[in-house]
Amino acid sequence: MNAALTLDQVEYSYRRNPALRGVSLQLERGEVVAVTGASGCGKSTLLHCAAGILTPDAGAVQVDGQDLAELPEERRAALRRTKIGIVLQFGQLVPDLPLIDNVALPLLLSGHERGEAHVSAMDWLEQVGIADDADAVPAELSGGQTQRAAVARALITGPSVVLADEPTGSLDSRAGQELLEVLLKAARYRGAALMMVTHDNLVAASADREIRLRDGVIQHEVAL
Ligand SMILES: Nc1ncnc2c1ncn2[C@@H]1O[C@H](COP(=O)(O)OP(=O)(O)OP(=O)(O)O)[C@@H](O)[C@H]1O
Repeated sequence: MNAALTLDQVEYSYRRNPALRGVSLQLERGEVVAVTGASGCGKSTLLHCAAGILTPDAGAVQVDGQDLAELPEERRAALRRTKIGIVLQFGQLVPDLPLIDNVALPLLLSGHERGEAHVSAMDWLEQVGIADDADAVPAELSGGQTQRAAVARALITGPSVVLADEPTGSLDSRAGQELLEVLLKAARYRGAALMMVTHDNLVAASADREIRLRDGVIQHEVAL
């Protein structure tokens, strides 16, 4: 069986500045990997390449054995919508939509019926602890609440791969731990591969493996 996520010698430069200089890694279903390293070492760039937000200059990214670069744009968009759940650091919610619609969006875009999408979105809002805010728009919420909503939206399609950039960054330690549990459950019980970029040692310690980047390459990899 294919790995859930494979990066093969991925390189990426911003103009002439190399941010990734040949990174290879594989995540199996149910596996949790923490990506760590000093600020600017390329963690977010790696996550964005894995998500198909950035297209690598060289190398390949495969999700469930499908090479993102080889898919026509429409199929790549569909694969990103259904198989990849992304939690970015900032600005990923649609400002004018109530939380329930923000969370339901991936299902609505995939053609699910509205009532069914809302039931599922409500269930996820409960799991991340913000069901009471279902009708609020993002501007009415704290950074921590929007982060929880982003996690709910990332998980609603039951993705094969979940990519999270500092998922607990705006939360206090207890709320962060609770949100981390929701993400870990997606991996442990639903079989998603989970890759988290983090500066938080407790988040890193919850992973099966830590990949430490330095200057755009893997400095070392530790099984935890
Ligand atoms: N949009 C951009 N334009 C130009 N250079 C960028 C851009 N984004 C990142 N970089 C540069 O690429 C390198 C890697 O950045 P990246 O954001 O991937 O690092 P990081 O490890 O995630 O950092 P942090 O922990 O601070 O979020 C850095 O040198 C950064 O300055």
